Amino acid sequence: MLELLSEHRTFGGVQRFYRHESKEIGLPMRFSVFLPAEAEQGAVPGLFYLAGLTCTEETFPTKAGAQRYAAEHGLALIAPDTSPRGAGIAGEDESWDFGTGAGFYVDATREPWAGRYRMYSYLVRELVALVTGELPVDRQRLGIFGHSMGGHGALTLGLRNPELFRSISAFAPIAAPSRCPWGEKAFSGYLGEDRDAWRRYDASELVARLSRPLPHPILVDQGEADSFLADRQLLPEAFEAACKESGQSLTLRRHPGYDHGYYFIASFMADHIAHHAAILKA
Ligand SMILES: N[C@@H](CCC(=O)N[C@@H](CSC=O)C(=O)NCC(=O)O)C(=O)O
Repeated sequence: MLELLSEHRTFGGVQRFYRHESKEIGLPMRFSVFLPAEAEQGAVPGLFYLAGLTCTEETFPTKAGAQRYAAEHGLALIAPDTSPRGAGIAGEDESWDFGTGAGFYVDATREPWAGRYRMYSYLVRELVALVTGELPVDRQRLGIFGHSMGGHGALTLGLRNPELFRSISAFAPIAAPSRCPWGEKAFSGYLGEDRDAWRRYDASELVARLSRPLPHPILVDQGEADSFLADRQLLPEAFEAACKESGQSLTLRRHPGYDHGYYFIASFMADHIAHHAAILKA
């Protein structure tokens, strides 16, 4: 059951914040939803946004400036939290890139994380069903996008569930997590040292092994002044090479001067919403 925490009229629609008891995670979880005016008449296409390290369900609706464009195209926007909260696991609040705010959109298999840190199944199995069952969002017309850790989440959830998420895009995604410090820390912590188990959550590995390319291009934007790009946390070139290998169509745009933050994201938000609307409303 959904508990409505707050509601705000914006761009002719409503921005809402919800809490619910998650069966997958075993704790209360929060998410935000923007519903355009068209949702008053019936189900509209829905776009899931996965946020990055340290973010919550509030980051995207307050910083990305997406509601204006979603209202123009008649799309709903759904933004979940980035991890379980208050799981009571020793060490979960010790670092900003692991544990709380850093669920990495995987189902942990390593203790003590395995029971609670199940963001992959929470999203694919539980939240999609909840949102499309309880709100005027059309399950047949869903897309997914995200930023940084959430860009990794959007690429991996989208590549693994092409029937569910029909359109994919990302801002500065962690595009090859098995090969960067953030991903190595998260995957060894949540999944253990068996690198074969990491492949299912690595966008570059997944796209290289696609048996059939997805019917629509994937859109990725990357700022060239992004300090995490320089630190080799993001590796868009690995994803680009993997797309070439499998024949997956990719639009990768590199933007001089833009950094990793929400000023960058807001600058290209219109293009991302238009990318998804063109596919979901075709
Ligand atoms: N350590 C800092 C920086 C954390 C940070 O940059 N988070 C990014 C995502 S990084 C990859 O997933 C982010 O989106 N931050 C939110 C924002 O509002 O910019 C810190 O703890 O803040």
